[in-house]
Amino acid sequence: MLYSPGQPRGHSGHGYPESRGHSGPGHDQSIREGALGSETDGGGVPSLEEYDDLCSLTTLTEDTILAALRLRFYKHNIYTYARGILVAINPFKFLPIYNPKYVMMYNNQPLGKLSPHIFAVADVAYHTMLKQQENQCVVISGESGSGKTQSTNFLIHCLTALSQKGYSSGVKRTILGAGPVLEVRVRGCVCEGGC
Ligand SMILES: Nc1ncnc2c1ncn2[C@@H]1O[C@H](COP(=O)(O)OP(=O)(O)OP(=O)(O)O)[C@@H](O)[C@H]1O
Repeated sequence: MLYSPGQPRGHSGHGYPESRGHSGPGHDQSIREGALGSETDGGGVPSLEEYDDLCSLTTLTEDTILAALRLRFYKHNIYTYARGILVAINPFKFLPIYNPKYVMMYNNQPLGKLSPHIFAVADVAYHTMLKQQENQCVVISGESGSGKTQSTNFLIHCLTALSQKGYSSGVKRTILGAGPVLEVRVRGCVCEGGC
């Protein structure tokens, strides 16, 4: 994301939270069910799916990570954090979580305060750019068909919406002027998905 010179300094910034484990007041609801072995809240009640940051799992293995993602996915929570990284699972269907209400909800919120969302990433990049007056970069990676293009569209949608809030009209011009997001194909990748 390119910083547009002339934007105001000192806009309230964002930072990654030191740690957090449970869902914020976002689109997903706190639901305590499911079972994954040792992942309990201490009272014997399985609570794994409340973890919206994989780093909060007490047992961190491929199995627990996949199980946590699966449980969230079944609740239509397609986004999960791994600290500052957003893991997205393609739902292959429309979810009503990308309308302007969500842009507003994630506006100027620290990453991790609300439920994981692509808009949270866009918002942090945007406000960090304004605060630090430096270009920002969001790397979107995944195998073919995983949703990279769609995620990019949501990202740009959020960025343009944020830039229309008055104080940064130049940012919108910069975003749109940047044209298509550069797609990088990693040489020598052995992934069968064409990434
Ligand atoms: N968050 C989402 N919600 C609904 N549908 C999605 C979402 N993400 C992806 N999709 C759908 O999944 C399909 C594949 O997504 P997309 O084209 O973004 O994948 P891709 O990673 O860019 O693939 P490729 O690398 O082959 O270009 C599309 O039909 C898209 O609409």
